[in-house]
Amino acid sequence: MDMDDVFVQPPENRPNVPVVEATTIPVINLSPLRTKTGSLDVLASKLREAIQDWGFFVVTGHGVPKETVARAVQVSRAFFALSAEEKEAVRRTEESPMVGYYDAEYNRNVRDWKEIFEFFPTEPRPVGAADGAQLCKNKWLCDDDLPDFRDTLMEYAKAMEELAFMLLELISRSLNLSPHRLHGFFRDQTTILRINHYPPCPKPNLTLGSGCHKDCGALTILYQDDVGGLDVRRRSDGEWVRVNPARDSFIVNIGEIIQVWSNDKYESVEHRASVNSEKERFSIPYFFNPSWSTVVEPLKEIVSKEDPSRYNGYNWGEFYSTRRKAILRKQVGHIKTQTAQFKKQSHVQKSELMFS
Ligand SMILES: O=C(O)CCC(=O)C(=O)O
Ligand SMILES: [Fe+2]
Repeated sequence: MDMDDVFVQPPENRPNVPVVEATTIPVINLSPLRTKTGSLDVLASKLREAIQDWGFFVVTGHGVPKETVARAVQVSRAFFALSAEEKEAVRRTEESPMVGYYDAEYNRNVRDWKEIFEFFPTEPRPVGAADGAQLCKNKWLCDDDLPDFRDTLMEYAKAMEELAFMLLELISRSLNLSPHRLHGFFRDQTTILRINHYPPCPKPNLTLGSGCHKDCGALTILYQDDVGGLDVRRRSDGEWVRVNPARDSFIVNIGEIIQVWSNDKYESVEHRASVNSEKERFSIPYFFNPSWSTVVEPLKEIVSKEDPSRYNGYNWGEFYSTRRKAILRKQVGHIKTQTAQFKKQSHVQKSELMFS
């Protein structure tokens, strides 16, 4: 099988094979938080170090049942195995650009080698959006086409939500904030669950499953199957390193909202998904996002005279929907779709104005 040129990455973005294996991504065992035993201060400082060094960490002891994960993977496989016509029925469109099936995502003008399906576990109220009602309506197949698809993914999303709130508490502690300081932002969430399918690729050295990017939301909790392909940009030397799959764990990364809330104490890190010529790969990111009407800006407890706010506040719902619409129009990469546009001029580094 041949590969169309639209999938070819420019030379500087092509994956070198083999990538370096990241054996040192920190592992955070959440049992003390769940069972309320042991020192949460120790755990919070371990987390602070992990985020500062990597922006990524692996969680174990998270309490998510294995069966919940296995069922979500099973229905994801079944969904992507449907015919093109069946998937077409739930395709993302201009009227509903936030959710549904999509196989033509462009990242910096290059098409990703993947297909996805996304939905809101709770449909948000798009406060103030002119195209309100339709904008955030989920698209589901009828149950006869794929029994249990919706219920199974909803169950998975519920488990992710519990985990996300636990992580939010720990992140708050790690920033010396009160444990529930950030919870209020998530009362009326715009969280999205995505399932990714990366089919085998004839030229894996020339393309990417997900091009280099940063996640623009608050927090991403990723399940990846045992094939492997997630690469993270190592902060210490800028090298791309592979995050190997580890059983019964999830990979978490800090999104740009937490970067802004923390006034750059925590930074969101670039990552990508590589593909391979033999095996298809599945992953399930849970994008934990605040309410539509949230004004994202550095937290007042964090800014000070010595470290003044580095960002102009922005309306999350407006930004997120603009960015999603831009994905459909193949315009992602433009500064208007990037969190970096809100950085105050005095703090902008040249590289940040390029892409995230
Ligand atoms: O599939 C992966 O390993 C990464 C996916 C990802 O980064 C994303 O969907 O934002
Ligand atoms: Fe991502």
